[in-house]
Amino acid sequence: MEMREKIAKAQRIVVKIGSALLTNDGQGLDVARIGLWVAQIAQLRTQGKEVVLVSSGSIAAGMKRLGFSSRPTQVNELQAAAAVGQMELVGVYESHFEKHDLCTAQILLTHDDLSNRRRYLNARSSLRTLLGFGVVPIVNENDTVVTDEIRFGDNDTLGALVANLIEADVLIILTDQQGLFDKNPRDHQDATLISHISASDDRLESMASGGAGVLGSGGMLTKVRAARLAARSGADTLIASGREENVIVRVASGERLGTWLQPEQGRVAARKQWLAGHLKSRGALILDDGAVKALRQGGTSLLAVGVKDAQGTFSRGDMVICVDLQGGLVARGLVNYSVAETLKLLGQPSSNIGEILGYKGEPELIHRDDLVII
Ligand SMILES: Nc1ncnc2c1ncn2[C@@H]1O[C@H](COP(=O)(O)OP(=O)(O)O)[C@@H](O)[C@H]1O
Ligand SMILES: N[C@@H](CCC(=O)OP(=O)(O)O)C(=O)O
Repeated sequence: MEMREKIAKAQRIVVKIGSALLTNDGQGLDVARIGLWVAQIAQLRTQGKEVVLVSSGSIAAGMKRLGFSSRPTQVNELQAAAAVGQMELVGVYESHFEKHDLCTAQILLTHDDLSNRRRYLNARSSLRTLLGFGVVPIVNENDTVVTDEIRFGDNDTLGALVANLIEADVLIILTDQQGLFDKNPRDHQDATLISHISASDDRLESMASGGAGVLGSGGMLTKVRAARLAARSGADTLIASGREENVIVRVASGERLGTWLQPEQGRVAARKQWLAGHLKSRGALILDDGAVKALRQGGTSLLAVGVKDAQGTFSRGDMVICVDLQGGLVARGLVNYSVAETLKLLGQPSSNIGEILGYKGEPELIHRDDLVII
């Protein structure tokens, strides 16, 4: 059997479970099945892998509680259903995870949270901290505060953005089909499963354009687009059937199940391209020789203790350049503190940050994940 070595090595995994799977044909949440996925995620945790779960299902669960026989169309009713259903959804997860001695956390995100740089960094910092504590974060869209214009709408996109946010190795999208077929298997009996394809393959859109199921909102189109988005931070995407026995563990162990959508480039190259192409530099940090050496030798974050001066008008989350004492370019990165804060921190050890600023933020000025050495 062909194994997918790269997938088997993944340490950080985002698992997205869609509405079509989570419900018993629209009749509330499939609690027993959720228990099976939770047991599989618990197994991944025992293998030392970090898992973030992106789960839909709040609207479907709330619909049942509020007595809707079909999905409401009015935004306020959808929001009410989501608010009611989200309680039940996280309750079901919490009680299942508890049986495996695992702690969960609820994270509700909106578009704004991920497009505003400051909030993006805050969301990322929270998720990283939770993962560090061994918690399984459960993410959904904050449906009660979003309107149509600013909705992700489908959780495939949200899953991909979360994969970007935490720099996951793999995004596993579970759905009600075996994977991506060359055409919609609901309408075409001769549709064939695609086992492996590049996430940037031009044929993906036309293969996936067959629409969604009754409960789902995105269909395959949002899944292949999500794979493309995930590929921007170098993550591999797998689309597989949530009804397949032990699917999460098997897919994560590299077994050839479902569809594997592979990024063109690895994580470091993807991050470099993203930092190089998409952001304008807002300022500069002038590093002492020790800091330059530490960065060049690789693997370290930039600490304030090695920074001599800061110039420009940058805020938290902005891109800055790092230069040596002669003005030579050393690195680019996303800075954790504003220019005013950075100026107060120059030459200081990280342990003094709390006292100087009045709050304890990140210990580094630029985290190594946000740094590209030139
Ligand atoms: N090429 C394709 N391969 C597989 N499924 C497809 C394809 N094109 C459209 N679909 C449809 O996408 C549906 C899954 O998407 P969706 O209903 O949004 O589920 P989810 O809630 O899991 O996101 C499938 O049930 C299938 O009908
Ligand atoms: N946030 C919504 C999920 C939206 C949705 O159905 O997404 P998807 O499962 O990708 O089709 C909910 O919890 O009901």
